[in-house]
Amino acid sequence: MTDNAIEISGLKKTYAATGKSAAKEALKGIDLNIPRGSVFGLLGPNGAGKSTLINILAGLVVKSAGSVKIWGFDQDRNPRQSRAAIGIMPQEPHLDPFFTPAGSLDVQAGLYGVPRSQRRTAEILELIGLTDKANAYARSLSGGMRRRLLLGKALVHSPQILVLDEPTAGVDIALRNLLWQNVRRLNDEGMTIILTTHYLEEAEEMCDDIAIINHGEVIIRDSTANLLGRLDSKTLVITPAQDSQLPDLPAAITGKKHDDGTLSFTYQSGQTSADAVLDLLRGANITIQDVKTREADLEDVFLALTSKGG
Ligand SMILES: Nc1ncnc2c1ncn2[C@@H]1O[C@H](COP(=O)(O)OP(=O)(O)OP(=O)(O)O)[C@@H](O)[C@H]1O
Repeated sequence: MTDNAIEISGLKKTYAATGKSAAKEALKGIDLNIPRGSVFGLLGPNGAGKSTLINILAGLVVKSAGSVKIWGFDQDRNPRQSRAAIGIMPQEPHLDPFFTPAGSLDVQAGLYGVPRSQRRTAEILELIGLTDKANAYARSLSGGMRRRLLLGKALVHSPQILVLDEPTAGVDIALRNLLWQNVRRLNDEGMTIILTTHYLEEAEEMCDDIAIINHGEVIIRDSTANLLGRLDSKTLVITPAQDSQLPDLPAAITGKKHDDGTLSFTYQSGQTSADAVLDLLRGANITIQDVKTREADLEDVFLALTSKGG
């Protein structure tokens, strides 16, 4: 018996070429273990491969190579058991407009072979705050209610693992809070939670462990606490008085010249300082018209991590 909810090894996915586009290697050999009982964050910029990974876990995309074990069950050898162990809340609400929330949950439970006597429709409706909408048509539900229904659908077969794909993209604060309350409660009850998000702050708040994926590879996987220590980076954005190139930079500073002519410099605050960056610029005879600081965003973090070899 393993302590991991998910064990992924050597996972590759290449989407075949189509008429217009070349073949795309979306996952380049992912090795990743996700511990049971954790809230695990899967982060990465657009196109990094997160949805591909999640869709493989969900059985919606067929992998090209590698192995995936879900709750100890190999996806190829034990497809039924591995599928039963995981529930997925997808990004986009694709709901049948003719079903009511109660009806949708019932159909979903049927798809997973949950016997009628074991269905938890009322309990799930309560959890997602849709008890009073149980018999309303899905087309009359607000966007937020549809999202909640998607969460409910992911839970009908009582999976050990719940995957949330960008659950808070474009949702309001009230729904975000409700979703996180639900997630915390489910995790307290023992469910392993995997979520993808673009928001570092959200990952910081919710996740015990984080993996960052970029260009189809895991570039770092660590506890949130360790990672945030590493990501303690700051960025100075300089507007030079004249068009200027990046000066030579020490390893501790990552620089980028932007299309608008500004130069940005990202560094770990423990390793160097704004003063050191300004000294470098003066040394390179760059006259500074304006300086701004900003919190590092995910892109800076990737730059900093990848340029150091991650
Ligand atoms: N069905 C497909 N056919 C061809 N290429 C695809 C397909 N789905 C995804 N890709 C490509 O694979 C790469 C990874 O995409 P994926 O959707 O997994 O990334 P992502 O990290 O989930 O991004 P996002 O945050 O935008 O959802 C991208 O280059 C994307 O264009």
